Amino acid sequence: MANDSSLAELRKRIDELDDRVLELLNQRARCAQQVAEIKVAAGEADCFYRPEREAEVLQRLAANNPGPLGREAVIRFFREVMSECLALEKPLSVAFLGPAGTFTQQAAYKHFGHAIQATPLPAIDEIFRAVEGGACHYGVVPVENSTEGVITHTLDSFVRSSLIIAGEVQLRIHHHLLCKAPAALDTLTEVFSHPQSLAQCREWLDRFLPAARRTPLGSNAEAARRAAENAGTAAIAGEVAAALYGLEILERNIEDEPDNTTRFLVIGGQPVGPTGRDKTSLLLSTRNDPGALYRVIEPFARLGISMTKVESRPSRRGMWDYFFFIDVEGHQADLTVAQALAEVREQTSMMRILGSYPRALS
Ligand SMILES: C=C(O[C@@H]1C=C(C(=O)O)C=C[C@H]1O)C(=O)O
Repeated sequence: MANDSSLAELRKRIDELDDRVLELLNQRARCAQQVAEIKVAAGEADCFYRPEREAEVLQRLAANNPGPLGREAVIRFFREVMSECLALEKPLSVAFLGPAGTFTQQAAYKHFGHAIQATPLPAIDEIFRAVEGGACHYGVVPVENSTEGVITHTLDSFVRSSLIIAGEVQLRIHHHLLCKAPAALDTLTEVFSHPQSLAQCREWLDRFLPAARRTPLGSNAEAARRAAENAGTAAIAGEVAAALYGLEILERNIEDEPDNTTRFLVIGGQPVGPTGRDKTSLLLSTRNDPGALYRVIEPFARLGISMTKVESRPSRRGMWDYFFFIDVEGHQADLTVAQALAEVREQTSMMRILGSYPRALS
């Protein structure tokens, strides 16, 4: 009985707190609406989204969080609050590498929250075109995986496009073996998945499904759809695809590397301001001289700027001629980064800043 009364009291307290949270959330939403009015008055009516401001809000709250809620929970929660505030004015339209149920969709929701108009498109270059043509405000594309390396299609698309990078998202990728109905592993004849996912689970497949045919498909979601239609087959995909196609999870987390993570890029047309925790991506080519790449990256080392990635891709302008994709820490508006970029540019035959954007949170 004593327990019952303290339970009732706590629930009353929770109700009161919820009323206050609700009131505060609506106050916040009204403030965001007023910000939008100011933006309209300033002639910025097309898109109210400000990635640098949103990153700042999340960074500040994560740093001030006293708990017991965890950092990721706080980020996720406020991510959705901002998404809903923004959608009161005009939901962002975001193209992602579809179909529905892909990890790219998950990344789009992680970055923008769920109050967006998300459009699945079947290929990376279609996403670039949708954003370039103004059909969507932003696009989300995968760019590299910690186990399998870069997604070359995405890098190559930047060579032809004038879009810039407005953000990055990192997603821990858990692959599951999915099936229409519970089945013994040795009865499965075929496994469908995206080639990247098959590669990320290669050792597991060699060990537990050595006899099953591995069939690469355009996406994990497509693989889940095929497994749903064919008894005796399985798909490797994530939880979202399993739910979407009503599949059973036969085996969980079958990825070979426990830290398997994919990095996605947010592409758009508008430059993003600095937050103090940024990254800058470059596309450049060098003259084909001895030491050319060394001279290009030397200013970063000298000025203490950390390089987080160097990737080379054939330029398709001639044999053994390359483009380099380089990521550095910092924003192009930061003084030392600006100085380094000016020096680097002098050492290149071509250099384009693909964007400065807030570093992925958690
Ligand atoms: C409210 C603003 O506009 C949008 C909504 C934000 C929010 O809800 O906090 C933050 C940035 C913008 O995407 C703003 O620019 O401050």
